[in-house]
Amino acid sequence: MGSDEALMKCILQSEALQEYILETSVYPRENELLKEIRKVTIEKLGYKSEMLISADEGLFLSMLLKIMNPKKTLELGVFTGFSLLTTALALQDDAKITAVDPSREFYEHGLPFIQKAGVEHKINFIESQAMPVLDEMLANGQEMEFDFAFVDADKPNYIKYHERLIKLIKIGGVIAYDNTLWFGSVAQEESDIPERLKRQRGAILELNNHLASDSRIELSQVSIGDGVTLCRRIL
Ligand SMILES: C[S@@+](CC[C@H](N)C(=O)[O-])C[C@H]1O[C@@H](n2cnc3c(N)ncnc32)[C@H](O)[C@@H]1O
Repeated sequence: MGSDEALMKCILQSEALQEYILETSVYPRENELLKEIRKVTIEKLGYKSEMLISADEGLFLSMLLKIMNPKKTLELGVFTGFSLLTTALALQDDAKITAVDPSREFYEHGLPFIQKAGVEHKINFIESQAMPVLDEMLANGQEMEFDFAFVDADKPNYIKYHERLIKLIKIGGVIAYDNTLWFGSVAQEESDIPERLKRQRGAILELNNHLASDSRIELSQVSIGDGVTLCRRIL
């Protein structure tokens, strides 16, 4: 690679560019209640911002949802409700989100902001691991019932979730998987990867390979936030 090319690559990946995007076109448009959830999560509860989808990913998902106009959606991995409120704000008033997380306590930190936004009626929160909920839906004959699913839960189970979600999603519906670039580590040599990223990276690499060879879906890898893979069911 020539030095000009290397410099361009460096600029395009730089934190300064990311900051420019956030300051000019993301933060000014972000809903105030989403900012509040982020603030509580980081400042009061002491979590890192990386636990939440990034603000630019939020706006991206919001626009995608408004274009799709889904009536029934699923969210696996709610935490304090940042992505859930993003989804609830983007959906029409009669749409419903089934949101699953083993911790109601996390959800309840975000709930006052969801209530203040006037969108709680769109949400059915289920306090549970995702797998039994998906299995029960399939046992209840809910195949092809959902238009959209967002997955941001325990990475080692993503492939198992995919095999269930592909049945629960309608043909033409979309499954979005978060963190599919795993902080850029998917493209790094194993020896360069920080220890804390290694275990989950394996699961993400397996998922990415699994999705890449799945002929039932159209796929788009989006390099936003920590990476989100959109899978549109075609078969
Ligand atoms: C990164 S956080 C989700 C963040 C959230 N989507 C957002 O952007 O605001 C991951 C969440 O997955 C949940 N989780 C962990 N294991 C799970 C499982 N087996 N089923 C469903 N959710 C799970 C955790 O409790 C945690 O709240």
